[in-house]
Amino acid sequence: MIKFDRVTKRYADGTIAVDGLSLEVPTGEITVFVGPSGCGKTTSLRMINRMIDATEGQILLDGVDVKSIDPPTLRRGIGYVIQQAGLFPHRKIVDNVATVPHLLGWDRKKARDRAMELLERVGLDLKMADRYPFQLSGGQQQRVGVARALAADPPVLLMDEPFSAVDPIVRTSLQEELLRLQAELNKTIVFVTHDIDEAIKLGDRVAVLRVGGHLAQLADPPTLLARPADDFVREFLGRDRGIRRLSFISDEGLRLRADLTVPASAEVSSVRDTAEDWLAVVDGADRPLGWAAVKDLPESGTVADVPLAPYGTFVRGRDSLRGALDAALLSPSGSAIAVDEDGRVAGVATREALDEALGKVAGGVGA
Ligand SMILES: Nc1ncnc2c1ncn2[C@@H]1O[C@H](COP(=O)(O)OP(=O)(O)OP(=O)(O)O)[C@@H](O)[C@H]1O
Repeated sequence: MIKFDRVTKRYADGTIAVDGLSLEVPTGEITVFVGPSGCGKTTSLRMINRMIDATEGQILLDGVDVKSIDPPTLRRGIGYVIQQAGLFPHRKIVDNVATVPHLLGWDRKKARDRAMELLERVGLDLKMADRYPFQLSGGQQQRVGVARALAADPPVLLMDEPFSAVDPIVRTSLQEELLRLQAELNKTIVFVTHDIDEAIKLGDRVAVLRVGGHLAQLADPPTLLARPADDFVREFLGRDRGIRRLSFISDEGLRLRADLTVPASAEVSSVRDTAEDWLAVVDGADRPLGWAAVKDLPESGTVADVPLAPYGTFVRGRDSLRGALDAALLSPSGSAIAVDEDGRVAGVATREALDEALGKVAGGVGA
């Protein structure tokens, strides 16, 4: 565990970058420091590995004051990833990653094998291993940066805006890769970003800092979204806070109806008299085909002859309420089709059911 105990950093010119910061970073979790430019995120991060020394207070790593550990020893147990990856330009990719194991005295082959293993782990094509950094895209370089930070298998990883310089699509895939890696590795990660969406996606806990280096709130993402501590945090979270909260709420409380589906092979005459406006049409394997408007049903024939309206689906038990709502908005029926992991229809969440579930969410705010 990393513990900040009333940590202050005053730079030589008198700037107070961090002011009496106290917080704990639990082992094996991702803690994100987020906040506007100049709020002291980077300074806080760098005080952990002593690239910057605190003016007052203590940072304890598993109970030991980092100031009592000499920086090279300290940094051996702490991986560090920065924006633009910071790779050595004149070394091949594999050698960039093997540098730390090499410094730790591993022989050349063992260090190289470790580097190749890590490149694979971070999702990089091994053909890249013998290239130089300039021959890689920004996103690929960031992957190498992560592999390099993991090379000595440090228990702690510090990441300073590591994905800020890449486009949104690459950024999303790097974020997902990090979450996948973390599920395997369980590192203690401190991640700095100014992007609240990134913070909410990656953080087990999110520390929101305000300018002057004050901690405004430390909470898990659902709590942060439901109960911001003050106006500053509320504003920082942005206008669509309510919608984003739905991503953290499981769809399990959503009532499904089993009686709103009809096989495409059914005779129209068997469904004409239903009181419903819409029916979800499924194929022989129970997979959704679309929505049939009951009022537009022909006089005779099978449902297969009916023109179908578009539909949206969500995976029951895996998607959030936001996924269900999104699926409903993709269809003129206003209802969402729930499917199981194999894509078979599990039921229909009607507008009424969604309304009921959303009502419970709204009722939970401030509770
Ligand atoms: N070496 C320095 N000397 C004086 N002031 C500094 C120094 N380094 C940083 N600062 C100031 O300390 C404050 C916090 O800076 P820091 O880089 O930690 O913020 P940040 O939250 O990481 O910002 P950004 O998101 O813009 O990178 C800022 O006001 C900055 O200008």
